[in-house]
Amino acid sequence: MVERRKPMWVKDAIDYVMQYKKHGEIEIVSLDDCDGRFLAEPLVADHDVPPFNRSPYDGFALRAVDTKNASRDNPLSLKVIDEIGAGHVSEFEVGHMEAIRIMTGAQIPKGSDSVVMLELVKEEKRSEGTLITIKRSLKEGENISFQGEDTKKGNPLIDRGVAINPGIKALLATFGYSNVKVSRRPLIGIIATGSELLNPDEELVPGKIRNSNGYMIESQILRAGAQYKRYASISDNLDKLYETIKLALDECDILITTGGVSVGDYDYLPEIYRRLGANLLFNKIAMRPGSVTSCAEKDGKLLFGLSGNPSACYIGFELFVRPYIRTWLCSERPYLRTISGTLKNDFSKPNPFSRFVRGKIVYENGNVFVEPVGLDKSGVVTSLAWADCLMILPGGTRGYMNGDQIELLLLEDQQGSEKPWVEAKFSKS
Ligand SMILES: Nc1nc2c(c(=O)[nH]1)N[C@H]1C(S)=C(S)[C@@H](COP(=O)(O)OP(=O)(O)OC[C@H]3O[C@@H](n4cnc5c(N)ncnc54)[C@H](O)[C@@H]3O)O[C@H]1N2
Ligand code: MOO
Repeated sequence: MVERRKPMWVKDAIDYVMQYKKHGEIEIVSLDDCDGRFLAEPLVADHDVPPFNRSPYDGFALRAVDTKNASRDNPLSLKVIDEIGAGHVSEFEVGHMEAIRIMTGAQIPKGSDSVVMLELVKEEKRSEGTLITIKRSLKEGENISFQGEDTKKGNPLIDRGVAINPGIKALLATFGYSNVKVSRRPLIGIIATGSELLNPDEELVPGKIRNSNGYMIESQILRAGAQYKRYASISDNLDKLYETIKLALDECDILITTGGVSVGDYDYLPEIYRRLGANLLFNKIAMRPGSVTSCAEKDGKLLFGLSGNPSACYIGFELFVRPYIRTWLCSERPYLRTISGTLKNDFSKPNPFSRFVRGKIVYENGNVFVEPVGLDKSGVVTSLAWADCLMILPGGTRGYMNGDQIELLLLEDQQGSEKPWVEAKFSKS
């Protein structure tokens, strides 16, 4: 008699996983290698930006007070006493009726308090020196980028646990980080199981398919911010699988298997959890696809048993493994973010369990719509390539119609959410 498993709510399963959450150690990487890594400490401005008053234009630095009466009818002439480009500082102080030719980015010279743009003055080179003529007055502070106007020394800028994007990399460079403290990425072992699996470079033969899950999970791991170690796929052989899992558990921080978690004759994962003496957290979840997603804990390390069915495997990773990884990386927003969208087609299947349907977001006149992509079966692989969200159809509902508002989990969003999606909230009344 095959065991009957009691399904657990998605949110409860996430909580079980998160009981074992930990933060990774800190490691130091060079600025060159920090893209996509997660900051291990907050980024605080250690000096004002810009660090000095500077000119935002090519022009002339002068004293606003001297231009008080300048107008079209009363042009004013100033003597140019120096010229400076960005990176240079003038030794001169701008005095009464004087100006310094200044290029964008150069430090505002002493004595001056405003800048007039090159295009607005007439320049005349004479034997006694260069003169400029201005036909308008300037205000004190006009056309100056002030020290600290971007940010002041001591301002907190980025929290710990945020992924380094191009803007953050610019800040790291601004504040002189040639090395950056980041969270060590967890090493995740991947074992694909099943006697039907071929490598991508092998010819198809009857009864066999190529292992797509292994590669898909690797890509999901990288997108989540972790690193992986690939173990050879294992045919349905209990002893060999057990030995490989034991080895991978020694070598890695987290382990993911795909396939062999259901109740079939060759589904060995339940037996392996028993042999390992692992603590089973769950082996059935009230969701589709991915109801067979399992998780066990051994000596503080988590073993995620994802389904062999590609869509179920993919969704199991995004809902349970991703937040665990992101928390390891100290993210305060480890969960997939949701937005609301309007369903574009009828989806008439009843949902005894919460259903996560692969969807594509479409924007029309500034509104968010979503359409299901591909076949809604857990064994399909093609829809995963087209999906950019998972439409959440909460359990206990009778199907959804074109025009219904639903919640969407964003798959490609880097920002994330502090809290997981909560099932009860979205039950359709
Ligand atoms: N009697 C029952 N049968 C099944 C149940 C059940 O409750 N009672 N659950 C079904 C559900 S739901 C799912 S999901 C699958 C899960 O099965 P497993 O996770 O044990 O996976 P396998 O049986 O090994 O494989 C399922 C399917 O996926 C293909 N596969 C496996 N690995 C890969 C891979 N690396 N790349 C691509 N495709 C892969 C495999 O060939 C099978 O077609 O069980 C149902 N059965
Ligand atoms: O775990 Mo199965 O994919 O729910 O369909």
